[in-house]
Amino acid sequence: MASTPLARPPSIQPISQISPSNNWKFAGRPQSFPMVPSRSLPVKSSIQRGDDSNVANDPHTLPRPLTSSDISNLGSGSRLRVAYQGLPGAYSESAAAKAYPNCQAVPCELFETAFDAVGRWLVDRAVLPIENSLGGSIHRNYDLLLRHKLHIVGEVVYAVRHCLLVNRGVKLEDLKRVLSHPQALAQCEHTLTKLGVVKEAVDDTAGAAKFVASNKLKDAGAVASSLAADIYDLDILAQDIQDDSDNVTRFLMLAREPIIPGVDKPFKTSIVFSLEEGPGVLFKALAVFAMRDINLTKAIFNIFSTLHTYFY
Ligand SMILES: O=C(O)C(=O)C[C@]1(C(=O)O)C=C[C@@H](O)C=C1
Repeated sequence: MASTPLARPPSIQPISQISPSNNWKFAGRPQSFPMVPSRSLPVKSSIQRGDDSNVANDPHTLPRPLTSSDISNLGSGSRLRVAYQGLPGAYSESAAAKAYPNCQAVPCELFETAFDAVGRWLVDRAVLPIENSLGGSIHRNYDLLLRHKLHIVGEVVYAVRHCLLVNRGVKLEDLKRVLSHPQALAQCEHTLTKLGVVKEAVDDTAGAAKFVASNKLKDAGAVASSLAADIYDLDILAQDIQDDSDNVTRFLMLAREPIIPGVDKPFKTSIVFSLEEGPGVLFKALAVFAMRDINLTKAIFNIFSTLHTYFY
């Protein structure tokens, strides 16, 4: 499946972890601002526009009222900011572009940072991986869904086609190790085992490519996208090295506000609940859906002291 071309403004910096102090509550005038001596403050607030004496000297510098065309231009011109985990060239970036064509994709260091970035209004949406056809569920994101108050507003399935990237001149027989995201390494398990290389896990596939390139490694390669090869100026030694040609990752689209489902088309719903341990509790929970002819596409069970269950 071809990926949508990405619009990449050069100025976008990855969001690293958002510290608790970096919140958006304004707790008064920052001390670094020049303070106005109190005696120079006007007696009346200049916001009281009914009184001529309060109008600023130059009326042309006053803000002009918003017009309806300002608002319609805003709608078409402003780009949705979409957080993803990883560096430019990560599959998640391409998935964000597929989910929201023309969006401004914002790289985040961690999954958690992407959740936080939406929650704190730094971005509008997040697009995060939830499962892969070969590697299975991405449990960290299931946990984060429970901890954060974001809503699943859609999903996108992205065909992941891995390449083996190396610095110019490096050959297959030179490779001693291969770096990538653990999911990507798992998706290329057979190929990498056949090559007899050591597999090293890093935060994301594009990060692996960047590391190999910036350290000019001659004995190491990266499993990453062809887009990452372009961005970090690496050679593609092998293409489509995933163990299954139908390797797809499902990504969730997350937002602060839910989409209220209509009755015009089918909607997929996610439910998470926990059950007290006991004989037949899972059978009874599943019966609730079976009796109403509700189709379940996936169920995940975590059995700890209580039973934690995810359904789609
Ligand atoms: O490392 C990347 O490029 C990612 O986008 C992450 C990720 C994942 O977390 O599963 C996304 C898609 C692929 O399955 C491999 C890695």
